Amino acid sequence: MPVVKTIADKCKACYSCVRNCPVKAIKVELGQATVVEERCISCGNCVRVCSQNAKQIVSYVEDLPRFFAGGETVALLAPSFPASFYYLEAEELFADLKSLGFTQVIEVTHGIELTVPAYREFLVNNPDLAISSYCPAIVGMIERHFPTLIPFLVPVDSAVLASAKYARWKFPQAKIVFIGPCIAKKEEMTEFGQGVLDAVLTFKELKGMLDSHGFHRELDRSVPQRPRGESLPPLFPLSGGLTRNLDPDGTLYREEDIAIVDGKEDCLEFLHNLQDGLVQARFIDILLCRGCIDGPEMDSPLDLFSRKYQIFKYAQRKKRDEIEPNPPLNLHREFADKHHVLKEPSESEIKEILRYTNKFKPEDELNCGSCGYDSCREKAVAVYQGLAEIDMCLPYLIEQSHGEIEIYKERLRLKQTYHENEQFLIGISAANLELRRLAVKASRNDANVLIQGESGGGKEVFAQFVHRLSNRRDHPFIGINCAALPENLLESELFGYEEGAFTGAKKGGKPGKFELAKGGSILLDEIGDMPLTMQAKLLRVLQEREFERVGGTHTLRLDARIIAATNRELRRLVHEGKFRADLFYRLNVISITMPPLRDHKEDIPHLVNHFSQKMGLARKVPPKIFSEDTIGCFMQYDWPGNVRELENIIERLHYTVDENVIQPYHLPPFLTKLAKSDSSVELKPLKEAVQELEKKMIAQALKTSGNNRAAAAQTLGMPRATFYLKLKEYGLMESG
Ligand SMILES: Nc1ncnc2c1ncn2[C@@H]1O[C@H](COP(=O)(O)OP(=O)(O)OP(=O)(O)O)[C@@H](O)[C@H]1O
Repeated sequence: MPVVKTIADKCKACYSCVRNCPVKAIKVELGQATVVEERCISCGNCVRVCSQNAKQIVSYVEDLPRFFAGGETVALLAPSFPASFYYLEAEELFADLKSLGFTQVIEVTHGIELTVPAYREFLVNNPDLAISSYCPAIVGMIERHFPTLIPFLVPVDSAVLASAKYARWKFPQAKIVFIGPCIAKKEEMTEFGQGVLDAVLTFKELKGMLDSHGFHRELDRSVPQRPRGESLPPLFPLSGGLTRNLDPDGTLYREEDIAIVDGKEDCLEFLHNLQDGLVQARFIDILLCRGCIDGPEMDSPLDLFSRKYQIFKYAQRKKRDEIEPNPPLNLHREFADKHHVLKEPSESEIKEILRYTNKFKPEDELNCGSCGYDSCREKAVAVYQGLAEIDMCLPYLIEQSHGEIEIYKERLRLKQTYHENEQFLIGISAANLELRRLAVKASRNDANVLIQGESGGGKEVFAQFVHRLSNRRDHPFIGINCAALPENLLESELFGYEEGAFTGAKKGGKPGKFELAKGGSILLDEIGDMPLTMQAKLLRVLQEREFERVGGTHTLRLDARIIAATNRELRRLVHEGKFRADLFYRLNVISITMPPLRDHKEDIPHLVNHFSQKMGLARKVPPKIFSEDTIGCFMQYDWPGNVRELENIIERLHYTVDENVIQPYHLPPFLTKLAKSDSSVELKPLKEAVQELEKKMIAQALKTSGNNRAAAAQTLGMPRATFYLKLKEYGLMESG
């Protein structure tokens, strides 16, 4: 059973547990961070940092009334208790424990006295390297993450286990309960304490019990004034305390042979170095917290120094524990290799995962740590290993929602609400950013907009974007394709008609698009294909902002923003007499030119990701990942059908490819041909090929240097004299 559990739905995916877990034993799935038991060392850091209390530790509190009712119950009190119960005298705490129901209180200092001789004996016989094994989180860390160091762990029980064995020997029928600041002791109990320990309570849990019995509720727990000038004897629950107990006179080791290590970052770095043979020390006194007085469940408002002081103060007046001579205890223990190997991704797999969150170049890797991992690469590895979700990336999510943010900002300005299913301009190119800027500008007024650009380039997307940004957004956006309908039909579609207006006219008539778009926007698509007579009628409507239904006499007001779009060059059509100049000027108040995709290819990877995710959502399958080489093929192609063509390809690949990663060999030949033609070269005599290349490079150097021969020669790293000779040889004198 895991010591730490996640309470579903309390987790708000802030990733602070991921960030603070020293061994990356947190898995994020569907936005919930849970503990991975095989990797967890029960250090309790995730419990400590979770502001939502979504991490819960296993508790034995409910077992205690049963223990108390059943007979003898021994409390084993961790030596750090004076730093947590600083507001009580030790005897007061012991008395309260007895009032609660404990029949005996044994301090774990007993276990220290018991284990120190066994430790010393081991150290004398193993002088090369020994790692202290008192801290259960460190034992867990070495067993699970540094298995090569297992042979160096001192195979002697911890002070808690030793005192539990002692208590069991003295009170064979009793229930034995350890009380301390440590969560990992709960794990130690199940792994090493079977049969000797019955429960582990934390100081925090004990305080809860005491409070619920009304013992300490009224006590002042504010920080006490610290008296000064005491002499400070060494003690165990402090960092380095073990060493001072084991070797007070320096008879076992020289000072430089001992490494005292504490705190999760230092421990991790140290163990890595030790594993890599970079450390010279012979005895390692190591604790995952900064001393046990820093344990996750200390529940003490005192700073570390003040906690230390409380320990020293108690140590000065505490008498040595009276231990029965030679208790028959076996304090030996064995450690096991619990290393759970996770598969490592290859370099190209890491790159593919990075690309998914728009990290195409090293500069794109911000290493901001918002996902809980120190670097984007570490996070990519975690994604590969199933520990992290691919979109746990704040900069990526911000980028994704760029369009939405602009809308929100605009909405905030206009105090308007948000519409679902809005479509945005995807892309980060300068061209795309400019389009967004223009859309925001256009949305702030009602002027007519003319959007020109090649087919499939996003004219309608832009028109919708403007509409949704504008304060007409709560009214309809109506589009009509002016090229798709014959003239008379187009007229009745736009203006509507009255009953009996023409043969086949519907009973009761029909409203036209101008009416339907009331309060909203109307997109006149393919306006360049509108017949001239229809253009005249439209012009009247735009000028007078009024119209009548076909066959009607009643005048209606035009209350719609007009957006026109075309893939034809309207100015040329005006010259050719195919489009009315006056209508052109009426429409062309705000003029937008959508760039063809070949002119903003840097948006391709973003569009690919967007369409792949859109497809994944629509099909309820994971989105496909497009390999770097595949994106490379997309970048080489000129996309005559623009974004629509790209979207169609992505859609087709989603349906036709079973693999998760789309590779170039999945692509249709017209996309791979170009890539191939770049890498395969025409075979010809080498000398000739070299000369060709030389000539090309010289011509280019001249061009980029503005025909400055000296600069061009320098760029190519060629002596000037040789450069002149080459100019002559290749007939480039006149251009130089
Ligand atoms: N910047 C973009 N972001 C997201 N999707 C886009 C973008 N540009 C185009 N698309 C998508 O490409 C397809 C074609 O876009 P759209 O219909 O707006 O092009 P168009 O220029 O109006 O084409 P046509 O001239 O043929 O009417 C649509 O499916 C649209 O969703």
